[in-house]
Amino acid sequence: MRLGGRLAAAIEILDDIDRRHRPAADVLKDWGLSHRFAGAGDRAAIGNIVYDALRRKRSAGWLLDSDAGRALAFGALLLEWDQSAEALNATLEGDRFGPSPLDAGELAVLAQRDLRTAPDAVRADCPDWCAALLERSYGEDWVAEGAGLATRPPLDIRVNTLRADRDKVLAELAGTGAERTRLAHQGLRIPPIDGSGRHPNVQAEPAFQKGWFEIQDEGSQVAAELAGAKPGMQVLDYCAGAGGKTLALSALMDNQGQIFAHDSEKQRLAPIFDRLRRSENRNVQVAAKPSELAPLEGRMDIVLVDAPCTGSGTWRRRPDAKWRLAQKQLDVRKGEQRAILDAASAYVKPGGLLVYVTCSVFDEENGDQISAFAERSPSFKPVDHAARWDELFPGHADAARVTSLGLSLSPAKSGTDGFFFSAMRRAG
Ligand SMILES: C[S@@+](CC[C@H](N)C(=O)[O-])C[C@H]1O[C@@H](n2cnc3c(N)ncnc32)[C@H](O)[C@@H]1O
Repeated sequence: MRLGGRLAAAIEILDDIDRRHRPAADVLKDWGLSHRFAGAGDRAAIGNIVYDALRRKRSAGWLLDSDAGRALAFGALLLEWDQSAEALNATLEGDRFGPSPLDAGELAVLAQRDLRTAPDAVRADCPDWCAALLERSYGEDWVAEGAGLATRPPLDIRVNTLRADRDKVLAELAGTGAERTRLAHQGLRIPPIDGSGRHPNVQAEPAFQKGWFEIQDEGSQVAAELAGAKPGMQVLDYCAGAGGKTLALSALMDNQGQIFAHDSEKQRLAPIFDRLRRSENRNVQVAAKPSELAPLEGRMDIVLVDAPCTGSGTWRRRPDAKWRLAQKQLDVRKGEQRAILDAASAYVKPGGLLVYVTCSVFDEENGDQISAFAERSPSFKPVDHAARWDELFPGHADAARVTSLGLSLSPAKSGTDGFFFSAMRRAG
């Protein structure tokens, strides 16, 4: 397929996502199944146009003064693919599989628009109702932070130190562009790919099958490191899900001590068994049932709450979620976070740590939850987060926002997904 055909497909897919409110990944998959002639390269390029358009939806729409799939897809190419309107029109001229070139009306609107003069929420590429939330979290930096959440993400890897080391995995991934991460001590990063390219399928590598590494955003790796799990400790991962952080904690503990992996939804835990086998994590016990948690009350050195949240910190990777998010969902998550903090705190031993993590960038899910919890439970006091950051990541004071309640990471500030981390010590 040439660019015209790929662009036409992206427009069709964007219109379908909008009309039926379906997740982008599902619509792309269905499109691939019903267009078998499209090769892997075509599907990757179409996916890139669709995801770029969803990340930059406000900017792309504003440039052409329309929310239609056509405007978003053309806008994506203009903003993210280094294309000019003239070059695009020349490419589309006479391509019967492509959309019609930009017409005189569209070209006139485009000629008048300069993104630097666009409204703030457009430049931040966020829904209007989220602008106030971002502004509360980031103050005068909120537009730049919103824009950071609308960029293409890298592919991050965590080396499993139980089976390999960074040099060994780097050698194995030679040719992929992988390099050491700036912050995470066992991380590797394959930078974002330009234009129609795509990241290599690293999960097909024998090294992945041998458990040498996992795919995990650097921010998630940093959060796991900050939790401070050490060999011999007793740790409860209260919202373990598929086990991303469980595996990281287990490696940090060098398989010594015990991690209990719990989640209220049994099916969410299902992938953890395979992952544990592949990675040779031997100090993890899956505790799916609430009754299995009872004996742990007041006995854990660390209880990690990787809380359910809006996921606003991961908008780079799931930009369609940005447009589906509604106030109601945020309110539900806040209620869950509050209840989980209260329930999970019971398992922390005197002198132990309650660690709260989200992949949200909204204060309402982060610092607000911590200050409200500390008020409800005065025996828990936030640790010195500045000292904790400096001890683990010396020389990187500029890579996190630190307050007395916790610290946060973001694409613009840290080069990672958006994460919030807070640790509270229970009085001894
Ligand atoms: C952010 S995800 C966890 C991701 C996981 N820790 C990782 O690193 O891959 C949040 C998890 O919290 C779980 N959850 C939601 N409500 C819960 C509750 N009341 N108790 C325990 N887990 C809960 C969800 O099922 C979901 O798997």
